[in-house]
Amino acid sequence: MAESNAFQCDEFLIDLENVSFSYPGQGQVLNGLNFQLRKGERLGLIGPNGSGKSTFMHLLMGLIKPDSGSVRLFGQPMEGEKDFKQARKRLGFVFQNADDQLFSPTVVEDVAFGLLNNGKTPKEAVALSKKMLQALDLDGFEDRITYKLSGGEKKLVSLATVLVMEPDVLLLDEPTTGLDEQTVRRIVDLLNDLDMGYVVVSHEFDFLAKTTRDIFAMKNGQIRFQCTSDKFKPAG
Ligand SMILES: Nc1ncnc2c1ncn2[C@@H]1O[C@H](COP(=O)(O)OP(=O)(O)OP(=O)(O)O)[C@@H](O)[C@H]1O
Repeated sequence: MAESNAFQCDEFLIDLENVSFSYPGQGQVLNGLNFQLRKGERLGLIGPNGSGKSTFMHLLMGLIKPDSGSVRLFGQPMEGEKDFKQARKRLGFVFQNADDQLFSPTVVEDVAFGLLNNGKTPKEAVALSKKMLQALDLDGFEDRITYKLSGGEKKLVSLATVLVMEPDVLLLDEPTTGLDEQTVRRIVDLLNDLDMGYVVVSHEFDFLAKTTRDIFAMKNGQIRFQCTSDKFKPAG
């Protein structure tokens, strides 16, 4: 991430300048926030409950709009829903709560949904979905009823629905909440093996240290550099 600059740089996949946001009737959550992500960068974001981390993620996805400041994604200014619609095709967002992500009756239908929407044939979509589930050690989960999965299983299926789309940038909001140690290790390995950039929000400093190079903190509505990890060892 670079310091806020006076000119636009196409090298940034994400570029937020002086962004402020408040929910109706509430105090300011984001207050002159600056944030940049370059191609391939892996950044972590930590901060107290209620400090605005999810709000920041929702703003990147265009689910809420800033009161002031600018959002540029993949070099394009986000001026309305039309712009975000295009940008969302390149962003893979894993919600904090898996129930916000999953909506199909079975696991394979959930994972294949985006692929089918993007024009893959049912045969291709199912084959790619099965491959992705295998990569997450979820072989045999294809026909499981999504809403009956455990919290951790739902988290992994959420990740599968996003990764299968091969986004340019991943946005992960608390990906390890409710997961056991073994599953967290699996996610650490998986993220380190990916060749895409990402932003991970987490309360687990050790998880961020293992999956991201630089860690930032959300404080007083702004994102500030905290430290560079010495545990981060991506496979690539
Ligand atoms: N839809 C909403 N309407 C009104 N206020 C909201 C809404 N969503 C979040 N807030 C408030 O905005 C503030 C920031 O919330 P946010 O969820 O972004 O924090 P967070 O850093 O992600 O917290 P946590 O670590 O607990 O997940 C909190 O005070 C929260 O109560």
